[in-house]
Amino acid sequence: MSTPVTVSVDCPAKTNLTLEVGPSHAEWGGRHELDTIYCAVSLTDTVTATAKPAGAGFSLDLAGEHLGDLASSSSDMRRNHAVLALFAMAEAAGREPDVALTIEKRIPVGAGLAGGSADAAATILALNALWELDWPLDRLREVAATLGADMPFCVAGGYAHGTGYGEIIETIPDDSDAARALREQGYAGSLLVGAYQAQLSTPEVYGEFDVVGAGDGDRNHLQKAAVSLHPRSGTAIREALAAGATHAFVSGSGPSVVAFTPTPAIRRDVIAAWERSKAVDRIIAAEAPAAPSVSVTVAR
Ligand SMILES: C[C@](O)(CO)[C@H](O)COP(=O)(O)OP(=O)(O)OC[C@H]1O[C@@H](n2ccc(N)nc2=O)[C@H](O)[C@@H]1O
Ligand SMILES: Nc1ncnc2c1ncn2[C@@H]1O[C@H](COP(=O)(O)OP(=O)(O)OP(=O)(O)O)[C@@H](O)[C@H]1O
Repeated sequence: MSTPVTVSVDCPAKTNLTLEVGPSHAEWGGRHELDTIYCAVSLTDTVTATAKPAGAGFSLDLAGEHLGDLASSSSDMRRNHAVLALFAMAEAAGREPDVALTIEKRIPVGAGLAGGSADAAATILALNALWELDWPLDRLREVAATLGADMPFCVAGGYAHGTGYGEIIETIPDDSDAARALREQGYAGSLLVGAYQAQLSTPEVYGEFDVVGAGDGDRNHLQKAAVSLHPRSGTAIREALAAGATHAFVSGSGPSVVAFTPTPAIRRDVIAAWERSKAVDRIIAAEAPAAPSVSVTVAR
């Protein structure tokens, strides 16, 4: 058998098709109880992990046009979610973190699309292959859950039901009645992501939720808080719905907006409305649901 030398993983962003927020729990570090339907979106970051010689340590290279606060000189590489995932996997596997990581970032940063979690999940999947661990999904999710609420979902993508603080994942298989119902309700196929230069901090949005609560009829309980901190997201939602989107909502903790567009004509109308009003800074076309993909290069 040939040894893997480089593993590349394309890992999708996530959104929440429903996000019910309950009380916060001190034993979860102040995190809130959640009941959510996660959905992975085919807007991916690519994480590449390459074996380095023993004792060489780790390195991280970031590429992409929209790196948000990751581009600033004060951004600490050792706090990057991918690097935290490398250290967590090294500890769990009893290995040294002698790995070069590169991230090609396409998922907007601090956008409610779980870009950092996707990079961590991609790193976990890459190391599982690079180190030939062959651990099952549940074991990978256990490592992911030590790092963040969204990460266990991101390891497999698709649709899933999340409870606890978001880390308890029950997959919704493609051929299940629940997945069929989501597709019939229009939560599948083409969508547009309205993205912003501005970032929202997830703890700040939960803090605002604790003050303003959920909006009447909102399937995403964080939407009202996100829109109160970033009103342009509310404008983008109204415009997408007026242009015929089946659903339009703040993604997770925002500020990004996701609009499901059932036909090419509606997609064009939503794009035209957003371009005219400048309610969003950038428009990204994607599909849902999506899943990570792993590609392995072996030594010759
Ligand atoms: C908004 C969502 O993206 C929806 O899926 C997630 O709940 C956030 O997931 P995440 O960014 O992976 O969150 P973590 O990194 O675990 O936590 C960051 C911070 O968000 C808040 N947080 C997060 C998850 C949760 N269930 N309740 C919370 O109140 C807490 O202030 C926490 O300190
Ligand atoms: N690999 C990474 N990609 C993106 N952000 C990262 C990464 N590592 C650390 N971060 C930090 O995490 C913060 C949140 O970024 P991220 O893009 O994950 O936000 P988010 O999509 O709002 O998260 P979520 O939806 O999971 O709450 C940013 O301020 C960023 O500096």
